[in-house]
Amino acid sequence: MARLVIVSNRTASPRDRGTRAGGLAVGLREALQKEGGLWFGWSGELSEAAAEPKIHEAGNILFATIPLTAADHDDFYVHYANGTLWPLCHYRLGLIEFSRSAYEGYLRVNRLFAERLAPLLRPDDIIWIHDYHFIPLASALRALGVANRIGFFLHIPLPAPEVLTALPRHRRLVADLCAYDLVGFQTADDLRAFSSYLEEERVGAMDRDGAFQAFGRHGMAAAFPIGIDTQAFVDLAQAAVDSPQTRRLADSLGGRRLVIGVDRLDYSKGIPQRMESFQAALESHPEHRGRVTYMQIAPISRGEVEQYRALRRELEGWVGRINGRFGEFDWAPVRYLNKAFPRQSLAGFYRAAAVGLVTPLRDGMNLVAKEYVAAQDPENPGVLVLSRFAGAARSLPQALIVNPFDVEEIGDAIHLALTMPLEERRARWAGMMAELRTNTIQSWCQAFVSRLNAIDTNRRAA
Ligand SMILES: O=P(O)(O)OC[C@H]1O[C@H](O[C@H]2O[C@H](CO)[C@@H](O)[C@H](O)[C@H]2O)[C@H](O)[C@@H](O)[C@@H]1O
Ligand SMILES: O=c1ccn([C@@H]2O[C@H](COP(=O)(O)OP(=O)(O)O)[C@@H](O)[C@H]2O)c(=O)[nH]1
Repeated sequence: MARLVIVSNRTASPRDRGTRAGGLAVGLREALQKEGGLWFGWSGELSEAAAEPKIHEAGNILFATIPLTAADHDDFYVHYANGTLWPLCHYRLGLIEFSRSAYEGYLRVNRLFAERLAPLLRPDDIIWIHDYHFIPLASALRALGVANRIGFFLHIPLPAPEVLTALPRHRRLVADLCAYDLVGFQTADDLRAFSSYLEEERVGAMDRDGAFQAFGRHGMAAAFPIGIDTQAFVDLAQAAVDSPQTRRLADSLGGRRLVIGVDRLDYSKGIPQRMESFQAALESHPEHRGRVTYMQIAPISRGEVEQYRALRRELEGWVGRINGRFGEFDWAPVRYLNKAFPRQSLAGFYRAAAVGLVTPLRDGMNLVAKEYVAAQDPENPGVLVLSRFAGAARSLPQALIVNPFDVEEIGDAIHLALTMPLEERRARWAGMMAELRTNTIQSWCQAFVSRLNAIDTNRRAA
């Protein structure tokens, strides 16, 4: 069987000092663990000069990681990937920065990755590249003569053409996307945005089966919504029921009900709006005062980017205001934690929570939503409040779906969730759980790889 080679900026190598909370690394580790293969990425380290890959094995995964120089990391990761592409793809045009030097750094790091990866490749390897950091990587590999099948998966949304075309040099970026044999998106909305771009910009077309021809190339595109290792998460949550940490949490709540949010500290996640909506719930439903605690876990993310630092300051203000206004000597309405927890701990926390609040302003998928559902007690499940703008909302319509910009609506949804009858909670949960059992991380990986395998590579040129 052909070897699977995965490329992503963030890896989940046990030696990756940069490993942090994030759905991509979590998902890929779970996908690769079973089949094995090579995982190529950034080591999480900064070095004086470019270096050869460091190779080590963990389980049946062979990790090859390279460091980046401070200048490359700055241009590629801080400025272009996270200062330009991230806000663009999350519909935040006002936050976009664009500089030619950052863009050139982005292309330079993609060429560096291609040069370091190419010597490790075997002719029959299947290469699967992940996320917005590496859109130009297939073009860079092809320029070095790599003829393998190459697929790409975008973990974040692809915005509608009106937004995408605001990016300077958007055509070059989309042309690079079209250099892949297979392009995967999280949802049908993202796929539609891709097809609309090709048509509206008159650079190509996609048919109903996802076959596209554009920029002189043929390829395939499809939606592959990412899932979780559902059974593993169910087991984790069951094991956590009686863990000392879960018991400590329960004791600390003193019989109060728990509302939980778990997100990287990112402006796409809608955390300030969520804080405001919790305040709205306490304002309009005074019966919850003193009886409900909202715990927001928000590990620091991308602290090098100014917008993220500004968000941190904003949230500290929200927590202070709500606790100052509604707190009692024996109750703080909001618990706010800027640290990452291992998933064993999260599983127990989710299960202890009557409400899971997942209200991003935009999100490719959002695995936390799926983990919250998988962690619930089937006899007495909690309620998921979910943003309509998370990719997860497409597959979990039984959640309480909200507009994340409407703080009153979220406040009412929190109240509804806290007062929902058991029968309704069970019915909604069962519907979501059936979906999570059908579409898992394993089926996602298998669906993408088998689709990539089935592509006729003789038809690449249009
Ligand atoms: O690597 P970081 O800069 O620390 O950021 C963490 C990851 O965030 C993003 O995750 C996305 O992938 C998830 C899994 O498909 C998806 O559920 C979520 O909606 C996305 O935001 C980012 O896309 C990854 O590249 C980062 O590693
Ligand atoms: O303290 C934390 C916070 C988050 N996560 C994990 O990070 C992932 C977040 O993925 P999601 O798709 O929700 O969002 P992303 O951060 O990738 O945008 C989930 O698997 C969480 O369990 C974690 O392990 N510890």
